Amino acid sequence: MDRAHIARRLGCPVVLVGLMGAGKTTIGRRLALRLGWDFRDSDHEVEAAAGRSVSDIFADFGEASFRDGERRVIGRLMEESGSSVIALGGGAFINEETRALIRQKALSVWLKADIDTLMERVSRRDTRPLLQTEDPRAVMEKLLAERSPIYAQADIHVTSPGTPHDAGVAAIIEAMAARVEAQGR
Ligand SMILES: Nc1ncnc2c1ncn2[C@@H]1O[C@H](COP(=O)(O)OP(=O)(O)OP(=O)(O)O)[C@@H](O)[C@H]1O
Ligand SMILES: O=C(O)C1=C[C@@H](O)[C@@H](O)[C@H](O)C1
Ligand SMILES: [Mg+2]
Repeated sequence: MDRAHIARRLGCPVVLVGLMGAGKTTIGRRLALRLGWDFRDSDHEVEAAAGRSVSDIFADFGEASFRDGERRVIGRLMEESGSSVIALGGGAFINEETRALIRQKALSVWLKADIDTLMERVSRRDTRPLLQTEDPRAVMEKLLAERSPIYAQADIHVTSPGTPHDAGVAAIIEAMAARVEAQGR
């Protein structure tokens, strides 16, 4: 089945979930390019709406305010988005209301990676407020343990490989094709 066929037949947005550093933004952008679809990122949408960075929203208004903005932005994206790839912030799928909406309106993909890979990737930037602590690895281990059973509710699970990025994109397209075939479309 070719990409154009899969893209036409799926008929709903693809939403990427998973921990910080899983590659949702990076892989999501490339996946959208390959499918010829729009790309949206919930972190970027919240930043645009607030006129400040995720770090500044946490610092100025607190995490609860960020979570509220995130929930509202995703509600809007789910209304607007036809054929699009949407990368979520790492904590967005944990919200029950958001999760129910995504499960109803989109194909969700859990991008998985092991703790060493995640740590290596997130250590390159200091833009993630939850990791600005003495022991970011302990925070990530805790989040991985707490959140994995929830991310596991996503429709498709894809291990986000080391390199190249395109292997991650190909794995998602393959999983999308399997889903389209299973739907008999
Ligand atoms: N194979 C790969 N797949 C995905 N990302 C990779 C890969 N190799 C390296 N990276 C790098 O990992 C970093 C983190 O990726 P990215 O920002 O896409 O994660 P994220 O899941 O969107 O995280 P967050 O939840 O914080 O938004 C980026 O710098 C990206 O280039
Ligand atoms: O995993 C999380 O809770 C977060 C992930 C990032 O994408 C941002 O949404 C923010 O830094 C919080
Ligand atoms: Mg991201």
